[in-house]
Amino acid sequence: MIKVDKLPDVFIKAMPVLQTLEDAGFEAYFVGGSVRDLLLDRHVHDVDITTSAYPEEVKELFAKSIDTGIRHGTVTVLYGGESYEITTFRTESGYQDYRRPDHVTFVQNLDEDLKRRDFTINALAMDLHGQIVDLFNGVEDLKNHIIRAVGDPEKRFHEDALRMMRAVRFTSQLKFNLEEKTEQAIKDNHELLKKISVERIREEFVKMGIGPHSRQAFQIFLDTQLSEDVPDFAGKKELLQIYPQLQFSPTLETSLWSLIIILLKLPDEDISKFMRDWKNSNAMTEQVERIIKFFDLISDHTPNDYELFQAGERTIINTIDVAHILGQPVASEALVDRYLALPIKKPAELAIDGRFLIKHGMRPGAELGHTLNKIRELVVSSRLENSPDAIEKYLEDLD
Ligand SMILES: Nc1ccn([C@@H]2O[C@H](COP(=O)(O)OP(=O)(O)OP(=O)(O)O)[C@@H](O)[C@H]2O)c(=O)n1
Ligand SMILES: [Mg+2]
Repeated sequence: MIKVDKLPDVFIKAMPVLQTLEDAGFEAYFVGGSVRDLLLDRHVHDVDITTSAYPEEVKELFAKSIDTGIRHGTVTVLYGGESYEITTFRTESGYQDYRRPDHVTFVQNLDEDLKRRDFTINALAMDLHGQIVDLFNGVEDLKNHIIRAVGDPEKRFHEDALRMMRAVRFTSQLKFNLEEKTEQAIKDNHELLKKISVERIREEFVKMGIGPHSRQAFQIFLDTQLSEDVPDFAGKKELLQIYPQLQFSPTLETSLWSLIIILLKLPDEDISKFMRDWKNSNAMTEQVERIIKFFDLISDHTPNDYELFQAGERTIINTIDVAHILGQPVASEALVDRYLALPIKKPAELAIDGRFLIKHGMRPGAELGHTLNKIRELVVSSRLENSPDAIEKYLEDLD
């Protein structure tokens, strides 16, 4: 049996929670993604806990808790400034819509709980002492970099069709390969993905797109035909053929969407519809539009100081990321350096504002706005000093 000796702080901090459950006579384990990531030496951001205690019993043991999904056996416990999802051992049955179980049945042993999980590498549990419970050779699969469904892959994917996307996402995130039967079951059942909401698919799609092996994952996404069951957009086939040939993978979600839009050569007026079809937020759409605009600009000419100022640091960095992935030579670092050296980097850093202009005799309105912009442009391009005196002098010279 494998035993982990040195545990990261996220686990140590959660130990009293497991201990409390055990002291009350229940079994309790860390489970799922956190145990997988621990064994892979990946950063663990949060831990999930599974227990033989029923939700009501969990609530009684802790002073602060929230009913997160009591019907599915999950209680969120607040402890030591952290929150923990504690889920009662359960099996799932009655999946009718390929999405979520209609019924969960609480069970008294861990084995039953691990059996219902998607992949062997996610069906690992660890107790208080760092002992790993591994019923399906998940540790072996971790070593061999294999994504293998627990038991019958067909059954797992019929239970929750999103798991097919999860499988491909893990190949990208972890640089793993799909086990043959698991891959075949995805090929045979890809159409089930149509039943899954775009929001849930997008989440996996993004994780796939920004993982270190995203180009290989896109290839699998194409080969398994899962790509045919996600929101439709013109040129998708072309995109999927180009994507695997990219030089690098994006690491930011904004870069991913911008990259896809550039590769698809979507006209400006189609960008917001495309983003909406994927149920992206308005904020994400706006940022992507800024990136695309700046990308077009730097493809055309070297931006002047005012254009850099208007783009803003985040957009510049995102755009450089995209250009880098596309293998387009941009004097990237130099752009950021030039931006950082600007006399002002935000509109609010200008020494004066509209009220200053009004005090100097201007009336509120379009012309005032125009003058303010002009001043900003002169300051940004170092042709006017950013001080009230210098600006006052400039205004006097105008008259
Ligand atoms: N469709 C799903 C989703 C989750 N799980 C199980 O629930 C655990 C936790 O799910 P989740 O947090 O969604 O995924 P993780 O595997 O933890 O991946 P991530 O690191 O992205 O959170 C998984 O490890 C897996 O055991 C599952 O069997 N089937
Ligand atoms: Mg998780």
